[in-house]
Amino acid sequence: MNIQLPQPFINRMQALLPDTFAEFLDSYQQPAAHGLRVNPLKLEAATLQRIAPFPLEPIPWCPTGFAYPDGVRPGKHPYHAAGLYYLQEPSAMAVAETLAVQADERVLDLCAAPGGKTTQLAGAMKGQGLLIANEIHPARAKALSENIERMGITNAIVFNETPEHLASLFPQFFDKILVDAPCSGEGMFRKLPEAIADWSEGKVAECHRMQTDILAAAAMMLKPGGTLVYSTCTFAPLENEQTIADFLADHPEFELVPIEQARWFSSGRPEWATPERGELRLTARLWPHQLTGEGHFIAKLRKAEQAAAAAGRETPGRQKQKKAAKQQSGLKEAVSLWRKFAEELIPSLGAHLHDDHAFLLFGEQLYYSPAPWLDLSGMKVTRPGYHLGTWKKNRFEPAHALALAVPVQAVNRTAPFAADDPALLSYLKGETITRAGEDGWTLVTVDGYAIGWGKQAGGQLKNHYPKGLRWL
Ligand SMILES: C[S@@+](CC[C@H](N)C(=O)[O-])C[C@H]1O[C@@H](n2cnc3c(N)ncnc32)[C@H](O)[C@@H]1O
Repeated sequence: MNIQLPQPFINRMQALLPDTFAEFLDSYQQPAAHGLRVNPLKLEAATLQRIAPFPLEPIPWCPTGFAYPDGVRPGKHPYHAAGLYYLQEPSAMAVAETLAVQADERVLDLCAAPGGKTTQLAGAMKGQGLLIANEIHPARAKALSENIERMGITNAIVFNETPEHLASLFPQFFDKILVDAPCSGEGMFRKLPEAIADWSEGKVAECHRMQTDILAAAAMMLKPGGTLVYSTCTFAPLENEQTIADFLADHPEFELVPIEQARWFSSGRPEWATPERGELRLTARLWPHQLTGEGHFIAKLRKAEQAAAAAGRETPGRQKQKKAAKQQSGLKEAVSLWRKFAEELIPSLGAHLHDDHAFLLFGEQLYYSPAPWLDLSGMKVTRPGYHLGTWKKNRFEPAHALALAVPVQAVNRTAPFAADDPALLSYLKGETITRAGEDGWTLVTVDGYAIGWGKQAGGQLKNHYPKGLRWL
């Protein structure tokens, strides 16, 4: 590989790593590490290992993570379109593992797009609790939302907000928060050489300032006793140990705590930032010359149980005030069409989504909220919950998100294909399939896993695979 690293970066790394600089530099001659993470909402890791037509090597620090060899393209397999896995380089998998979320918690992923860590957190939460995924850039928030959809996640709300605005609305609200911060990206130079052109020492300093502000917002939103994980994919001490040292100085109610997976990683380096803060050794550094993965930094922090309320009074969150007197126009009709649709095709899901207050209509789109009590007014919402479908005046069209999240065995009409069936490829290309079957909405599956909708009529399966996802 011919990667032209910036000279000031080389000089700094040589000074930081006097004993291992040669190995570090040599890692840029190796291909970047490739990985995928199995989606536990859909299948077990051992099952994917058995059915995947490519070799998978377990990643020791992530039970759902696997490395795959250079030259293999799992992103081009129908299993990817079915959300059976998410492509993610192995070091990045350590971050959400460190947060160790539980099923019934309130979790915030503050810098979430495109969703690598959000989808991992969602897998651990098993569809329960509340997962809020936020992304400041609108186009990236849309990509995040699409990945949440592909992975069949039903308990997430996606916001397109600034951390500061979120902090003003959610004081002491979350049990766990992830700040996978914007950074100078030095750890990704091997995987994304185009990031090199964007790099400068000035950018490192600018990212440090941004990280400090984002962490301050996160601190306000965490409950006393809650856990905050901070991560970057850069080597610069200013963005890693120093950002954490500054945060601890400004937030004495926080302390660093050990990272359970630390035995696989190197420890942080207080001497590169604030030597008196020996506890910075509890942070983790992932080096490309020491493991199968790119460069990363992780810090795990706990907020004291008796932490004073940073923003005044403790609130249970943006509780809806009195129910608006005027019903959202059309909502009643949309819900009744959904119920009719579900009763015929997916009766158990129809019965399961029984909370009348959880249905939300955004334009023509019907959603089921994982937090019906949450007031979303005045917020930039990209995705308010589980997308059920489109209300079309007198009929209901199921959403792609519904296809990817519904348990296949709960659906009364399916069109099953094997991964290597040419008809499946035609479906993914958006073509109509000739096949016999009962008329009506039909769930298309690949080897038993849902991949999208079709509508059967007169010996034909009309294609409803989303236009933007079709294979060319
Ligand atoms: C390292 S990336 C997140 C990657 C993501 N967690 C994942 O695993 O797929 C950092 C994200 O922070 C966002 N960001 C940039 N500036 C920000 C700011 N001032 N506040 C919050 N997020 C910001 C970027 O748009 C980017 O999507």
